Amino acid sequence: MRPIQAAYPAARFRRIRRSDSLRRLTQETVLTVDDLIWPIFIRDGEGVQEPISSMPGVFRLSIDMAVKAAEQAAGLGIPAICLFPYTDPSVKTETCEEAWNPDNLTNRCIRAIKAAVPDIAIMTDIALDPYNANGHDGLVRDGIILNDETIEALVRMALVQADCGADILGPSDMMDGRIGAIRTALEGAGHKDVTILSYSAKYASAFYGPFRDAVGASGALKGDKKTYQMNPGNSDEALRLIERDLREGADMVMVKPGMPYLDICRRVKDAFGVPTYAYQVSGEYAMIRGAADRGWIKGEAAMMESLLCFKRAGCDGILTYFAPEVARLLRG
Ligand SMILES: NCc1[nH]cc(CCC(=O)O)c1CC(=O)O
Repeated sequence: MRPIQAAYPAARFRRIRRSDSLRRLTQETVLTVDDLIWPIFIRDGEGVQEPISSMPGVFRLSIDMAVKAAEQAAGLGIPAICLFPYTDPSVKTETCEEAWNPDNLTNRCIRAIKAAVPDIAIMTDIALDPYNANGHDGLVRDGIILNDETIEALVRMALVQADCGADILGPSDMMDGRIGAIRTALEGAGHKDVTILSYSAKYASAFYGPFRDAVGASGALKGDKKTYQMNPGNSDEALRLIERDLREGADMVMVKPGMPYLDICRRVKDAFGVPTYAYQVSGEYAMIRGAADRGWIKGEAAMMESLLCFKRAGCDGILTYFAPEVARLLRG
């Protein structure tokens, strides 16, 4: 597109900015409740709502409270909720078998939410880090994160989550070949309509810190995730990963983190035109919330602006811890 513009004074850009009505009329992108996926943290217990110190306003919820949260989200019109388990260190092993236990925390929570709130879509995370004594997303041998052995574990995890009623599977592990393996297994097991939202372009980022506190993985993690998560300096590689995952059967793709990677979102949307999501991750949430709580920025305005900008960058939706707050504001 090549915009045609008269010269000043025939053209005055300020004409369309002079009133709220004209600004609304000429706004190119909008944020709606339909764009939101709400990530929540779950834990064992009953009636528990445990604060997370590095994410003020975010809690670890026991399953009964997570069901209430899902009811609340559905009432606000939020289309999807995404579950992340805080697992007790005692269930973490090197072989990660808790990941495909049909009665693990996540799977019990999927069933409970499905029974009580059938209309909200449930997204899950597929990666071994919550169950891994090493804190990594994949199985580890002699300090090496194993690709192919991990895929077998991820497939088992995915099938059990699908059996429990998960609507959207989110492989966040960044192993090579996992989307194809999961898709083939789902088709084979009769789960033909289970959606895969692949964390296709997931960067090795410093912005995940508060999340790792929230799921109790900070202590366990040995080293970093740079042998499987992407180098923040790369952009062409993101397109190759997205193309690969689409060819393997991903229905939707994600860029993560969000705000420092809006250029990637735009390239992905322009190149493929597929349902494209960004994850406004825990560190981004903590920066906005932390600064707002100190009076350094206007929290509500910064939250809304940050999310609108994901839409402008080409995203169809955003995973954000702000989801219920945003939904309340948007609904007035
Ligand atoms: N598979 C782990 C996973 N899934 C989602 C996040 C991060 C989300 C956030 O920071 O909000 C991570 C962290 C990591 O890769 O270490």
